Amino acid sequence: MTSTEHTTVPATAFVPAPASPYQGDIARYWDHEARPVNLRLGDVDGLYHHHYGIGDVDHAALGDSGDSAYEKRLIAELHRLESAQADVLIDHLGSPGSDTTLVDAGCGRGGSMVMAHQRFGCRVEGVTLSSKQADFANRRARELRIEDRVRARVCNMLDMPFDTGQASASWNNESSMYVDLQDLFAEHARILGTGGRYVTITGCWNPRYGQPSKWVSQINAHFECNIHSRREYLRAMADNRLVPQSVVDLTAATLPYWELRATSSLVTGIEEAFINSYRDGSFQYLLIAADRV
Ligand SMILES: C[S@@+](CC[C@H](N)C(=O)[O-])C[C@H]1O[C@@H](n2cnc3c(N)ncnc32)[C@H](O)[C@@H]1O
Ligand SMILES: CC(C)=CCC/C(C)=C/COP(=O)(O)OP(=O)(O)O
Ligand SMILES: [Mg+2]
Repeated sequence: MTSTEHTTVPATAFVPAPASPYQGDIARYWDHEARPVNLRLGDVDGLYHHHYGIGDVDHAALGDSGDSAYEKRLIAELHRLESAQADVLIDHLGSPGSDTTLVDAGCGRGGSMVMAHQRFGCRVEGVTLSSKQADFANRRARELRIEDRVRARVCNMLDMPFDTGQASASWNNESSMYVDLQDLFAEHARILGTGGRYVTITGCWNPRYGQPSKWVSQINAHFECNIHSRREYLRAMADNRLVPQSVVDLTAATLPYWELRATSSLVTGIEEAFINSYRDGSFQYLLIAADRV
């Protein structure tokens, strides 16, 4: 084994105590999560996501809702849109070389990590509060024979086990609504070298609406999270040496995913809150790519 390869010590052999009672709640939430809308989509090609989709629905591929294989095609289409979302995030990571390390903060079951490794050939380190998720992600990495390059660990993204300046790029894909943004961006700024790239895709409430709408409050209650405003993101980045290079409003691009998902048998009950809050302007789906200066 070279010094750049990961060790074979099981990533979840030592699970640290949660940093707060809230983080304990979130760890338990994701340890027990097994919604078909996530597992059946991941089963399509082995990339398991816990984020939402973007892009237009391919109605030709979806076909007629009357035939018996429609549900299978619907699941494949929702999954394609979720992977398209991760592709757009990865597009904004720059061009990291194969000898660099990328960090996925709040990595879930690891779908985005695998995609980033497949794109760049680089090492990808993920952190999650959930030992079940880390075990799942590491099992997938072993099945793909990339366990020496892609690894998930159980730890707090506000206190990551990486050296100062170790990461060439880092990201949060729908995981920043579980933490204080000042603390989060201070930690990303620490692990990123100068010139490094940070990317987030997130749902945020729109300051132009005034305050979080009832739909945003419903999403918070559903996931036990705390959605921040767009203003908080930009302010906390500015305070922590992260300078936005692109801010992309993906709200219109995510609505077709939600409208399609709302027609499926895999609905979870949260679809109406997303659709209504995106439509009434109180909530936005945003990508922010920033340079670490
Ligand atoms: C909605 S999932 C997103 C998963 C993944 N980014 C994806 O796109 O599939 C949220 C993730 O954030 C993680 N998370 C929340 N708070 C965290 C914290 N303080 N430290 C590390 N991970 C955290 C959860 O464990 C979970 O894996
Ligand atoms: C955009 C916002 C506010 C996201 C909140 C974080 C979150 C729970 C994302 C999706 O996870 P999931 O894929 O497990 O959820 P679901 O089961 O609804 O697909
Ligand atoms: Mg999902």
